[in-house]
This record gives sequence, structure tokens and C-alpha cells, in this order.
Amino acid sequence: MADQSSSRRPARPETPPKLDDAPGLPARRLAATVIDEVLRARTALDETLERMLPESGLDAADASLARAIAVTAFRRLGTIQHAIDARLERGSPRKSGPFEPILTAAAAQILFLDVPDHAAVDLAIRHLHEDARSARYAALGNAVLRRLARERDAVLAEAQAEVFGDTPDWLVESWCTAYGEDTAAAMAQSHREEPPLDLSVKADPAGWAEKLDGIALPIGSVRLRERQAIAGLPGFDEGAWWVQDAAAALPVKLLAPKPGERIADLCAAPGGKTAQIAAAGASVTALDRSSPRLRRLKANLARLGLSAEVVTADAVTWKADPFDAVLLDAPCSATGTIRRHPDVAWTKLPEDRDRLAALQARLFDAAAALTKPGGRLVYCTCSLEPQEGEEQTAAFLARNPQFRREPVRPEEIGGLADAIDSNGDIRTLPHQLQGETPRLSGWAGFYATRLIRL
Ligand SMILES: C[S@@+](CC[C@H](N)C(=O)[O-])C[C@H]1O[C@@H](n2cnc3c(N)ncnc32)[C@H](O)[C@@H]1O
Repeated sequence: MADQSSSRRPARPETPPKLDDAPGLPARRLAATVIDEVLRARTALDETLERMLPESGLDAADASLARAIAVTAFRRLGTIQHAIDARLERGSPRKSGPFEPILTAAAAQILFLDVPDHAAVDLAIRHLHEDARSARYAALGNAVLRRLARERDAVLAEAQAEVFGDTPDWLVESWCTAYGEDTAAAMAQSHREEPPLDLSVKADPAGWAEKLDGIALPIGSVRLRERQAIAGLPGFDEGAWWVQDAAAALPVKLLAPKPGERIADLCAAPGGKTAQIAAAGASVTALDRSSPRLRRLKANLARLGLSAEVVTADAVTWKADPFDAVLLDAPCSATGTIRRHPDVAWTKLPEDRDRLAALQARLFDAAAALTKPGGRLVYCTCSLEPQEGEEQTAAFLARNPQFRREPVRPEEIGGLADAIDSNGDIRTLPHQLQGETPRLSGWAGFYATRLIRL
């Protein structure tokens, strides 16, 4: 029976925790809170930051520091956790409140960011004191962080030798099985670097590369040499380009939209591929089941001066007259985006991959029903897991003999033959596309196949 007495008990006065106002602490507080929330609730880091930033009251510089600490913590989470655990002789203390996320955020600064050690340690200790549960372990936290700072070179040397040290075991196993150990190691190593920023341009990649101090990539994207705030760059206000990883631009190259064609983009938001299709002059129906994400798609298209018919619906059940071409950029585990979103490695589980693979099969069949005889169907995912790529296509073709594969030719994708597998499908891996430096190399892990309805 429910406890009736509690409703009659006078409410206990809420004593807000006493927050230290030392400069720099609010950014660390937000970083640790976000790290904790993402790991507990398995939510996306970007969305969690977007939700928590406005109420944090941080200025732009502190917000960017908080983001840098959290992103770095996830990029190097395996190394950081191992280094902390190795210095906690009796293991992590129980019932210690925010002790672990505070130490994780501080270790990210000490090991990987350009922050003076004394600032990282001092602010972490002040932060531990804000909560009675972690305050009891402030001396322990202090000792661990000081040791980390003293032993930084040894920690980094050990991490360098452990190439899979920042990749969860299930992903190591999956990638070693799919691609072999050497390739899996090169992939894991590339995830340790910050990713480059790529733009898709409506026209004149060479001209925009020059104006923006970028590199014109063989497939027509522009890779910026320096990371910068994009809203201030030339061409942003006039809608000359949009941010899109170079590998994410490939599926629409296979679709090859032509002016006047009717094309359905079935999982369209936030609209990077819709923009490519619309910019090619096709008439595009952009469908997604998420209204908030479609609002972002509309805002993106408005800035670019492009248009699409926008439909909020579930693509599994949506009915319409068949299209000349259909793009299905299906929801997936997104393990191909780990370099850009390092939290994905720690928030996704094999169960997510399997649940999404079942949804992908239903969406694939629904997309087939929307493709005209003679029409093209491109299926793609930003996943490195064969269950969401190669295996989906094999099962789809076995179920749907009215479709045949139209292999991709290197000249359709700027001559990048390494990105085409033995079936003629696209399979990009994060360490491919060598550039001038490791940071300017690589692209997302994508799978894409092009099928024709007979
Ligand atoms: C990989 S994202 C699409 C990215 C987008 N194509 C782009 O290039 O910007 C997958 C999208 O599928 C949508 N989605 C998931 N399940 C869906 C369904 N059953 N019907 C329609 N959209 C769905 C999600 O809301 C999400 O926006």
C-alpha cells in the first residue's frame, strides 16, 4: 500500500548546495555534470550540452571550455578511466556522489588539454567539496590528480601503446571481425584525433576552398584547415555551403539526382542530403518522423535558399505514388561518427545495433515499395557495423528479387576506388582519405548501396 503519511509530512526546506564561485569552476561543473548525465542516461552529448548550457549561464568562452572538456573526456575515456583506476588503490569509493565525473573531467584537462595542472586540480578539489558525498574523498581525489599530473608522460606512453584503449570491447571485436585487426587498429587510432570540418558547397569547390583556407577534396567537398565558428565565415549568410562530412556526401552522388526528377528522402532530418538533392534541381520530398528535427531541416534549407516538400510521418507506413529515386539514410548505431561524436562509443550497445537493424529492414522494404520500376533506391547508414550495412543489403536482395545492385564506379566518387567494396557498394572507414596531417585526414564510416528496381 502507498505510504499515505508522506503527503501530510511538512515539506523539508530545500537547502540549495553551496556553490563555490571560483573563476573557471562553473565550466568544470557543467562538464562533469554532462559527462555524468551522458554516461548514466546514455543520451547524446551534443543534445545534453544543448539542454544544459542555457540554464548554466556560462559565457561563450566558458561554454566552449566545458564542451572541450566533455568531448575530450569521451574521446579518451578508456585511457582516463584506466589511469584513474590504476591510482585508486582500493578502487573507486562507493556512495561518493559526483567523485568519478569530477575526476574524469579533471583528468581530461591534465592529460589532454592545454590547462595548467594546478588549475585543473584546484578547481576539481573545490568542486568535490560542493557535495557532502564527494567532499569526504577530496584528499583522495587530490592525491590521484596530482599523481596523474606527475606521471603524465608515462600515462600517455602507455596509452599510445594500447591502440584499442579508448574503444569498448564489443566494438573492437566487431571491427576486428569485419575488417581485420590492423585496419581496426588504424580506425581506433583515427578516433583519437579531432575531426576536420567539411563543407558541401552548392558550386565552385576550388573557389570556396581558396576563400575559406580549405582543401578541395576529390569528391567536391571543402575541408577547412582550421576549426572555426562557421556562422562568421564568408558564404554562411548567403547560403553558399553547409556543414557535411565528406563521406556523408557520397550517398547522394550514387543517387545522382537530375533536374525535374521526383525524389523521396525518407529519413531526411536535419537535411544535409536533402540539400544536396534540392541543389541538383530535383523536386524532393523530405520525410522524417521527428518534428523537432524537421524544424532544423526547414531552417537549414531556408538559409540555403533551397526548397523541399516536408512531411512528418513514419516512413515504415507512409504511402505515396512511387518516386524516380528514393534515398533511405536509415537510423543506425552511428558508430561511423565516433570521431565527430566520441560519446557514441560509450552510449551505444550491441542491443541498440540489433534493435536498429530490425527497424532498418522494415524501412528498406517500405522504401522499395516507393521506388518506380526502373527507379534508383540508395540505402545508407553511418555505421561501421556490417549488420547495419552489407548484411542488410544481402538480406534485402534475397527478399526482393525485383531489385538488382548497380555497382558504384570510382569516377562517380572522385576516383576514390578504396571506398568501394568487392560488391560495388560504398564502405568508407574513418582512417581513409589521407591528408596533410592526421587531423586533416579521415572521414566518417559510411555504408551505401545503389539498387535498381527491375
Ligand atoms: C541518420 S539520420 C538522417 C540524417 C539526414 N539524412 C541528413 O543527411 O541530414 C536518421 C533520421 O531518421 C529519422 N527516423 C528514424 N526512424 C524513422 C521512421 N520510422 N520514419 C521516418 N524517419 C525516421 C530520425 O528522426 C533521424 O532524423
